[in-house]
Amino acid sequence: MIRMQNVNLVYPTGTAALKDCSLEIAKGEFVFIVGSSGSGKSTLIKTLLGELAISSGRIEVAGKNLANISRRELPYFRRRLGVVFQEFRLLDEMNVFENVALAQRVVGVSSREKRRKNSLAMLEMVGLAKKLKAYPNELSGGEQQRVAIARAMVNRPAILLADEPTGNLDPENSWEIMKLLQDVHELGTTVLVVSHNEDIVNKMQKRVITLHKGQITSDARQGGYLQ
Ligand SMILES: Nc1ncnc2c1ncn2[C@@H]1O[C@H](COP(=O)(O)OP(=O)(O)OP(=O)(O)O)[C@@H](O)[C@H]1O
Repeated sequence: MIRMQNVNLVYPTGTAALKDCSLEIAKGEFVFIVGSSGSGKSTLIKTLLGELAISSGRIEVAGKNLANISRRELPYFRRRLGVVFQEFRLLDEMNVFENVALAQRVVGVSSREKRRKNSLAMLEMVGLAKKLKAYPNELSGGEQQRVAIARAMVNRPAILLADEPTGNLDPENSWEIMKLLQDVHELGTTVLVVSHNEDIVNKMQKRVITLHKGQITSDARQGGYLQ
């Protein structure tokens, strides 16, 4: 589902953020990416999204060699990926339902009824069916992140990428979000989670890939938080 081969990425400033990174993630895996600040985790996620061009090497995501994707193709490719960020990134002027339904409009689901049905199903899955009309500023951080997950999943992407999804949440809400990501995984989605949360990474006992100064220094089947 995801294959990186000898990937290097050097920013225009000269910073080498990814150094000879190779990894393979199979369909349906759940993987944590860990590493200290500046180790290249966000850069790695951005390269998988096709947001950053790599300097050398090869990346394949969902059967596509990213080097061969044109600007015009990029939005179609992105439909296969859901993304969740630390800071939620909801649209403040839209309510919960509208935030999720918009993601369907953007990819061209033309039937209003279909958009409504899919959005409601996702909001039910994340436990927010009762807050459809609330605006983001009326929700707790945990609730906002749940909306963001519903939005990321409403188009049923093959892969969900989550960059520090619990970074702004207290331990209780963090665990709620991890449970949800587990549910998403159980639907058959390949899930990649960047996390700084040692407790969560250690307790989940999933595959853990560690980055250190742009290099993959460990890849453990059922790992813990190594530094
Ligand atoms: N746009 C950019 N231009 C130049 N250098 C960058 C840019 N973005 C990141 N870097 C540098 O690349 C390296 C990797 O950064 P990255 O943000 O990928 O790390 P990270 O592991 O996600 O860190 P954090 O946990 O703090 O978010 C760092 O040295 C950073 O300073």
